[in-house]
Amino acid sequence: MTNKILDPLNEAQREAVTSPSLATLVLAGAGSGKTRVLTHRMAWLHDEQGLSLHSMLAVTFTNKAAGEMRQRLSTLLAPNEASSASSGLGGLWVGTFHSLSNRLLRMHHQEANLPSSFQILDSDDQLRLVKRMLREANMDETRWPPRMVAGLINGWKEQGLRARHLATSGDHLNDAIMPVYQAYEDICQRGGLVDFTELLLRATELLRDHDTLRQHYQRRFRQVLIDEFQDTNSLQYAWARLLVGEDNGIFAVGDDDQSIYGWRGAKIEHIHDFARDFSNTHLVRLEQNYRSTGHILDAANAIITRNQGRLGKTLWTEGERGQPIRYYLAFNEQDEAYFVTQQIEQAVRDGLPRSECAILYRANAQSRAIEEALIRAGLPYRVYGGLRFFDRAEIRDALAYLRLVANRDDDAAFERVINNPARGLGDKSLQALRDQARTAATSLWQASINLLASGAFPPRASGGLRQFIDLIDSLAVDSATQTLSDRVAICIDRSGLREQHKKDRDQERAQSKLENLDELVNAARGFVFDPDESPGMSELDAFLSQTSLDAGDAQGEAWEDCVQLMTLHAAKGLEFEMVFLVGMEEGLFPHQMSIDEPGRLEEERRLCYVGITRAQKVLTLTSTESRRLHGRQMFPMPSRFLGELPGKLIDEIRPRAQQAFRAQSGLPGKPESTEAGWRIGQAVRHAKFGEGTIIDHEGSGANTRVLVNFGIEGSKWLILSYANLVPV
Ligand SMILES: Nc1ncnc2c1ncn2[C@@H]1O[C@H](COP(=O)(O)OP(=O)(O)OP(=O)(O)O)[C@@H](O)[C@H]1O
Ligand SMILES: [Mg+2]
Repeated sequence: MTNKILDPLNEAQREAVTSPSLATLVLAGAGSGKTRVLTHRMAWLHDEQGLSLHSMLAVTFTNKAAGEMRQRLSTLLAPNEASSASSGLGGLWVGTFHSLSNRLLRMHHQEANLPSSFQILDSDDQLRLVKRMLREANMDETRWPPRMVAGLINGWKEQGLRARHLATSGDHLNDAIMPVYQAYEDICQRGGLVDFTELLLRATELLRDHDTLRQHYQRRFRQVLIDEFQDTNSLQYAWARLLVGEDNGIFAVGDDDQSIYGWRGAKIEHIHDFARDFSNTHLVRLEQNYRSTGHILDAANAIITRNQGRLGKTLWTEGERGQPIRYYLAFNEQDEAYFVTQQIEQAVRDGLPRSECAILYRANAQSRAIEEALIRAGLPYRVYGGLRFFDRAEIRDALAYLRLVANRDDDAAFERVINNPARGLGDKSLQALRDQARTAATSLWQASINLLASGAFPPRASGGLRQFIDLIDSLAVDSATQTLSDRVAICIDRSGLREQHKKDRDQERAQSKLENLDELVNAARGFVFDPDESPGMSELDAFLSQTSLDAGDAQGEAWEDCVQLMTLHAAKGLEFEMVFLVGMEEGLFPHQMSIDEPGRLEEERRLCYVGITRAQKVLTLTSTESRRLHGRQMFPMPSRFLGELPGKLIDEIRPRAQQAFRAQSGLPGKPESTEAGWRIGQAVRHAKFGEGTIIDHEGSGANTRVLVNFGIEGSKWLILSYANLVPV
């Protein structure tokens, strides 16, 4: 008899899926089927062990991965179950630590001491509030950079420390920030505001401090399953331990070589803690890779073996060797983008879906040049992470109005839009509002009402303030015939945001902002409200909380046939047939900040390993000789990671594309060869630099120079009469 769940697995994977132990840890390299095993484990527990989906909780790293896991699970489950459970999969909880925490807190907001419509603050909102707290404490922003202060606060929260737990330590910095932390906590509590780390901390405290509640969930969730376990931070680990308790199952899968969030508090050590904290841990290792070709796998192994202190594993594949890794050295970032675009166009012509092409980069700012080239080529693309849809200023403005509608005490939203568009409320009036709010220990909204009532506000500002209050109140009138998207559209119009952008003199910018606002209305139209998933929330609350959680990953739309652009960090867990790792340059990747610190350099190397192992069939690496980034011109060296790849794995792409680029970009054409007959594209050997290819020339007579691309050695201008080049 065929078994849908166990047949498509190898021996070791099957051992993991059917592990009889209460605690199982699967430790395995990229593409070895960890996520597959985790999903099959759930199906197996359900079909073979009779465990209800209601009794499982699975943690993924992104919301998108959660969606994919649901999808896969519904095709795996016995047909009758899948059809009856197709929507919502019968009470199964799958999500990120953040979204699951959000869900818990919504259901038990009273126990968690939160209002039912608490709002989630993203990092920008958090920064705004921190700035305000610093101002109120008369602390200078140049001495106390708000970003650093917010980082400290998040760090404390990650260790489970509230302001009241902190004692003066004699450390100047800590002691100065402690009161700011306290003030920040107070204002968040007053306004029902919860930042990202707070979601985790509150949920952890909720489980820790409420015995009945904890016992209830421990009885309910017989099995807790965690993907990407290597990147859990201490708070998330504590959260999971509370839920698992003494006699529930925990099943975690991870790869120490893919731990890339150390800078955000993730701890590889939890892999070691696991066996200590959960007795009789069954450890399973998987070594067969099913994702990538032999060449790609060899490259990944060659990179990661350079790291010290690994748990150690080597991946192998039965699959084909595939093409060598391709490397292209570009003139500059435009040439790089043009080259990548051209390669993708070719592949798409040959039948590859666009969504199987991914361009991965280290820094968000790199995407701009690539986006431009893709637009020029008419290739649809989607950017994940970075300037995410819900992060764009115009979208966040509109959402801030909606947040105030949902919760008047949301000070972060209030500050964002009170004078946006301008209503004659300058800094002075705002300061008066803040002072009033602080003295009366109320929200800015309540302070506004008080000030208007007392008549103490200057008349001009009063007018603007009154108008604002009336506007929000009127937007809050929820007529039964209005859909969510109507409400969003009305809010964008009446707030004056649409008008404000229309007036923008920069037409292109105005156009794109207006389009984005329309897209927000679309997003609201496509929003599916499931009261089971969003206990106690109105449709608007649920929409707002999804937009803030989604800001962490994609753009809230379905995975269409678009070229995929994302940072290396965002690519974790994903796979594509064709992958480009662009900007393989010292200072960019590895990042400048990590070059001098061995620990951080190793994290960059793991990031490189993550990038390489996203590729199934074709992997291309690129770097540039000159790059403009953050307003500066740089002449970077090729990344050391390129040098760590065995030469035999690499195929350097000859610079035909560069000539095409010149032709296309309208640069003046040059003769194909120098007076002495050296041709562009010709292969040559140099005594010191080895073999290379001529990619440009200039000058004449005794001054003739050629630009030779020596691959990993970089490109060099050489004077022909001295260089002693030999044709090969
Ligand atoms: N036994 C198997 N037979 C065929 N294909 C498999 C098998 N196991 C895994 N795969 C396929 O290999 C690919 C990688 O699997 P999966 O994404 O689960 O790996 P992973 O270990 O989670 O990788 P990562 O570390 O990148 O998250 C997927 O396309 C999966 O369907
Ligand atoms: Mg995975």
